[in-house]
Amino acid sequence: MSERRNPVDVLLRRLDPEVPVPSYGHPGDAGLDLVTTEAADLAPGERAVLPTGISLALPDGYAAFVHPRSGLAARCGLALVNAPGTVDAGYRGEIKVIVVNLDPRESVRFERFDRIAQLVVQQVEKVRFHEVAELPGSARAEGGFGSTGGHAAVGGSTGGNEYASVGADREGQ
Ligand SMILES: O=c1ccn([C@H]2C[C@H](O)[C@@H](COP(=O)(O)OP(=O)(O)OP(=O)(O)O)O2)c(=O)[nH]1
Ligand SMILES: [Mg+2]
Repeated sequence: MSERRNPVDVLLRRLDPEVPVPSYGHPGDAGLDLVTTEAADLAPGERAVLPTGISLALPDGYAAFVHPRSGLAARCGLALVNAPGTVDAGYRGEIKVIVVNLDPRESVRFERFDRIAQLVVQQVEKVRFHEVAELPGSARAEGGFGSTGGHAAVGGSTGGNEYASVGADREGQ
């Protein structure tokens, strides 16, 4: 069994005196639930920047990422426009969540203190670039953007086929 690491200490400021301190739903969860401090009603296709009532001072070498909640995505079609949102260690402003209602028909209503997203705190590396004329070879080389097959069906013209479908990938199985 791997050793359990101690939690990272993070300074938190409540900008709304009543907002709950974000917490993990279960031991072992990666995300801390974030709430909105403002009620909101999003029509189909509408987006909003919702306040969470908290600001942080993350230690240098860390960042926090604002991730969607799968329940809201599955039930309401709620997405984050910039998922995952990046909260820099030096950011001291209010953490905000940029939501969009992707449901084509139904509105999404949030009440004050509804949980709208989750925050994942992670260590992040800093890089130093070394510019070269040629990069070392690799198995993938420049293949990408679907080079291994397995694409979901999408509408539109794909060079004579009406749909590009996952079937193309199944043929090889
Ligand atoms: O979902 C998000 C994304 C960002 N932020 C805050 C924290 C982050 O440190 C800051 C800047 O975010 P980002 O770098 O993604 O935005 P930008 O458009 O590049 O703005 P800037 O020029 O301020 O970096 O905004 C949030 O509160 N929520
Ligand atoms: Mg930026």
